[in-house]
Amino acid sequence: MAGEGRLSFSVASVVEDVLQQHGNRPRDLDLESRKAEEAASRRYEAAGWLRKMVGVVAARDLPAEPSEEEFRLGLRSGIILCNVINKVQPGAVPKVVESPDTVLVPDGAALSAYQYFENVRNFLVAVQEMGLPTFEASDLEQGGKSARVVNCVLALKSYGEWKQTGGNGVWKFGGTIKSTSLGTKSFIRKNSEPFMNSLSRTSSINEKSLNSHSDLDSNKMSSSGSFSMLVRAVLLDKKPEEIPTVVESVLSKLVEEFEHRIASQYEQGEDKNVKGSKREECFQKNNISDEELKSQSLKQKMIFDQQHEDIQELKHTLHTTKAGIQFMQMKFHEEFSNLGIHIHGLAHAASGYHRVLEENRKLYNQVQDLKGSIRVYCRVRPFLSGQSNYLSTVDHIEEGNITINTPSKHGKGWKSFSFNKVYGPSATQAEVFSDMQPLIRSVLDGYNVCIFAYGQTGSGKTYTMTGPRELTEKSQGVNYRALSDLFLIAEQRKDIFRYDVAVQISQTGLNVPDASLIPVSSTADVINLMNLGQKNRAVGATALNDRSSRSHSCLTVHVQGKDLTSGTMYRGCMHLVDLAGSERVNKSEVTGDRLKEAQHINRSLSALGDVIASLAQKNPHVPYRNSKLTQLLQDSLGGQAKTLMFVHISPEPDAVGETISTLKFAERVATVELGAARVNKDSSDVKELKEQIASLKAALARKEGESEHNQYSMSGSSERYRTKPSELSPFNSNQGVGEMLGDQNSYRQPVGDVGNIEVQTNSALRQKKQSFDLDELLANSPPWPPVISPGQHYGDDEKETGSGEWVDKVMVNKQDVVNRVENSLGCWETDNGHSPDVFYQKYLQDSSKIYPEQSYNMLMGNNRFNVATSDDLDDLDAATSDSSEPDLLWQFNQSKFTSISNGIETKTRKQSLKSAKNPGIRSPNPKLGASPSRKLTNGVGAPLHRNGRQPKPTGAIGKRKT
Ligand SMILES: Nc1ncnc2c1ncn2[C@@H]1O[C@H](COP(=O)(O)OP(=O)(O)OP(=O)(O)O)[C@@H](O)[C@H]1O
Repeated sequence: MAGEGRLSFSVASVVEDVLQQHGNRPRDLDLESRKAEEAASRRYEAAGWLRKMVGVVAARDLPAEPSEEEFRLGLRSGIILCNVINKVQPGAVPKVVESPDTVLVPDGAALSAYQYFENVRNFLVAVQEMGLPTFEASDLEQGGKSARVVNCVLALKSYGEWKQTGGNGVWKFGGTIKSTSLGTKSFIRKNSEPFMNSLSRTSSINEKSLNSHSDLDSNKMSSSGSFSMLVRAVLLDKKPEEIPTVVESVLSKLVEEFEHRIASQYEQGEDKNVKGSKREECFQKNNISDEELKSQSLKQKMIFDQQHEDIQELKHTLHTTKAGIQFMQMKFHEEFSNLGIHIHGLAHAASGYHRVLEENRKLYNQVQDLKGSIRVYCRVRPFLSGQSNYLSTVDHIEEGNITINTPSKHGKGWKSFSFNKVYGPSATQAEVFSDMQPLIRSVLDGYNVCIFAYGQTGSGKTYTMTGPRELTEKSQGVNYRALSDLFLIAEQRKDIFRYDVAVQISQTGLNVPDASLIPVSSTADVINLMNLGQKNRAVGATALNDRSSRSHSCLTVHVQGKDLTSGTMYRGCMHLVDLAGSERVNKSEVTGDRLKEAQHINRSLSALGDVIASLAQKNPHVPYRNSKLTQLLQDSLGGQAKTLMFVHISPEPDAVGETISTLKFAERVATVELGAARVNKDSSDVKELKEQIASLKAALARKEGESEHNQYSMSGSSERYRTKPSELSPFNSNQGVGEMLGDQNSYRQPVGDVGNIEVQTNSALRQKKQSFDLDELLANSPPWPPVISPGQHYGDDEKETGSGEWVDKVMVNKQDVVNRVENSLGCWETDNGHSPDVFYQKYLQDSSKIYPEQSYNMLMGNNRFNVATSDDLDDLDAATSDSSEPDLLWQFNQSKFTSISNGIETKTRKQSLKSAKNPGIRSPNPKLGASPSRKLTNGVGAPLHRNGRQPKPTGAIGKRKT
């Protein structure tokens, strides 16, 4: 149809063109006039319609029957055209430039070229968009083709009428006019005029017929009518013989042109019609037969049904899956919240578990405290500089467990040990101290505390107890920190308690009352003393430690606190002991004197081991007396003290043997149960009672005074029982220094040290030891356990008298006895209102006056107990030799025996006795005498200084310059 449409358009125009090309323009005047008539009538039609559309007023410039010129001028402004097209297609030209001057200037000359151009251009664009035939703006100018303008107007008219009739179907102007199918270019072709003419003619004849098949015939007819007219016009002036040639020529040209045009138009339209053709083909195919169509549609239906079914199935599956997912989601949420609840429960349980663990630990510690177990903390020294490539023997540390790699015959092995705490090599001094800090409080609360460091040489004992050689605040050891803490707490409690603190640095508290008790009021005081003591501590280089401490060192801190409201007295003492190295002799490769020292060290440590073993096995007899060390620690190991041992190990592989034996020993120590620690406190009632006892004792002693020489052998201190407590007090202002010092009981050590005195008891007393009370004390006055004068060795007495046997403190609760007796003597009490400080100050001043160059020695040597002489040391040596410790380590500072003479009777007696027995012994102070000793009685005298040297004053136990 489209092809036919194109064909029908083309015939007239082709004929016309051909004729024009042929050069045979019709010269028939009738034809011309007919054409002119026809053009005029079309122009009138167009003008009439335009006037009708815009009204005569608006179209005043356009006469009803205008000439070509009038028609052109009338429309030149474009205003009529624009207004008309807007009526046909509202909004086709959005803006029409109206000129107010238009009225005044009828020819429109006043209108600017711009206005013409704007309106005409807008009109042409709109026309083009509507798919109507158009013209060129120049056609409205002089010489322009007004026929094309007429064509355009008439096409617009036709379109308008079609719209008015309802716009049914597709409006077609002379065939397929759709811009989409033929493109708009064909309408703006320059040479489209003749073509359009024929079109418009055709359309005007019968527009509607173009839409149908039958219209094609009428179209053909009208085309052929026009065609025959043309042919006639051409042939009119030809001679009859020329006609066939002309016709043939016209026809052949026509055919040629026709074919050419068809071909070009077909090419243009082919692309756009491919799809349509295909559709047609498809349609044709589909229309092959109804049956096929039916079967195809059946098949399609089936496929469709199948697909529908599938879709339904998929929908169902989707639905079930959705439901499943929702269910799963719900379940997941449920599970999740359940999990949350479980986790919450677990977290709660975990925190509870931790709480319980914490409580357990506390309870365990309480049980340990109640049992009086010795706490054992293990510390591993880090590698020293230059040991970076060593492999540590410590496999791992976990809580209180330490596992050591042990090379064995069968390869590598492991050994684990458990302690209260294990510190790795990176543990700081502060960390270590923090775990023992509660003990400091205990001392102020009246408990006895013992902290001692054990381990092979170089394992870090001194480091823990004191610190490194270059001491900083951070590297300060336990000693300094403990004292600082002590003073701090004392200061904090100053409104409730008054505390007096004194320290002893040398080994004290043994049967030789080396009570170098120095009152201190600040950490600085203590540090000064410790520095002095440290200087005097025997040190030397061993293969294992180039600054090895060749002796045990002990710092004892005595604290007496008075509750300011109740008057209750609390006495606590704390031993801070840095033991000498525990290594085997061959390890340290020492020789000569050093070898002896090492042997002594080992002996005292093995004695310590024996004591520990006995305590661990709860043996009735504990061999405290086997060494000075165990005597020193007797209170702490056997009494109701709180004891802590720092066991040290070195990480070097070649020390593994020592490490294992050290740890084994420490584990044994940890099993020792000392019994619950007890507070040493006296209420004021007890104090009164004690005073009464003391005065009774004194009265009793006075009665027995007549035979005091005889009594002396039994009780060197019976004299003191004759003294009123008030007289005995070192803080009695009425007493001079000499007097005060003369009363040795005044300077007895506080409760912490009394335990070091071994008590010879009679069997009756031993049997009653557990229920020993004041009444019994009084009732048994004569057979009272002799209170041994300082310097007197009970062992010697025992040997001398043979009247009893030595029992260790753990066997006899002699602490009660001695405490009561000694406390009754007011050694620490300051009831008379004098603080010990007053005394000490005075004492220190006096003593420094007497021996200015040896003031420290005097302090350290406890001039207050000026009863010991060098002979005492011999005694001690002998005594300890008996108990398997040749006491090279436990020599005492002779200076302490050369200090103040106080003229006390007992001492004089002792001196005289000693002198009588051993006149060759030199005594710096002739007034001083040695305590009765076994040597005196058995005549076995050991030289005081086996190496022939006078011992140097020192603050260390068994100290000796090497
Ligand atoms: N925890 C530690 N951190 C750093 N250095 C340490 C530590 N422990 C010990 N040392 C260092 O190791 C060396 C030996 O330590 P220390 O003198 O304390 O051992 P010791 O066990 O007291 O030896 P001895 O028994 O021979 O006196 C010292 O140089 C010391 O500074």
